Amino acid sequence: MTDFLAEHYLWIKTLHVISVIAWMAGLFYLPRLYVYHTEQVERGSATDMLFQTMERRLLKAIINPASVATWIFGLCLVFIPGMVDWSQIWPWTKAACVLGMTWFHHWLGWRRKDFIAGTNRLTGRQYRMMNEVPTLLLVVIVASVIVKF
Ligand code: HEM
Repeated sequence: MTDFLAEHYLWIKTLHVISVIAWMAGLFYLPRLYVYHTEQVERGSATDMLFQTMERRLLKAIINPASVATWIFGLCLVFIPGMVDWSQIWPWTKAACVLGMTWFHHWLGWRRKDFIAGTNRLTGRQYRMMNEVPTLLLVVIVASVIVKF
């Protein structure tokens, strides 16, 4: 099995990076939708339903599958012998930030349920601030895997 993964290393990494891009695109866009949903949309209106549909589709059709693919291809890379030197710092910073990214993904899912129930309590400004979380994590993750400090 590890031989198969090693032979297909570059293809697995290609699929990993493609999945990462799709996951990040969704994680950047969904909080922006929440900002406009919070600031511009009247509860129970047709636009409210439209935003809920856009948010559901973004989460279910893009963000969820992309995160599963990122994890699967990422773990395939981890299992290639010699790929990750756990005595270095970078695998640990990357792992911590990936867990943070996964938490943020679920946090967005919980907030979507608030919009559905009509119980959203956060302001547009708070969603704008939360929008910076994936940016910060992305910077640390990419520096970790490329600089390998
Ligand atoms: C979900 C769990 C993840 C796992 C288990 C994982 C694991 C890995 C591994 C083992 C590598 C190979 C490192 C190397 O070639 O030396 C890699 C490459 C890479 N990962 Fe991840 N990763 C994950 C998530 C992410 C995320 C969330 C991002 C970006 C936000 C990311 C960005 C990258 C990039 C850009 C590379 C290519 C680095 C290079 O070729 O130099 N990964 N990943």
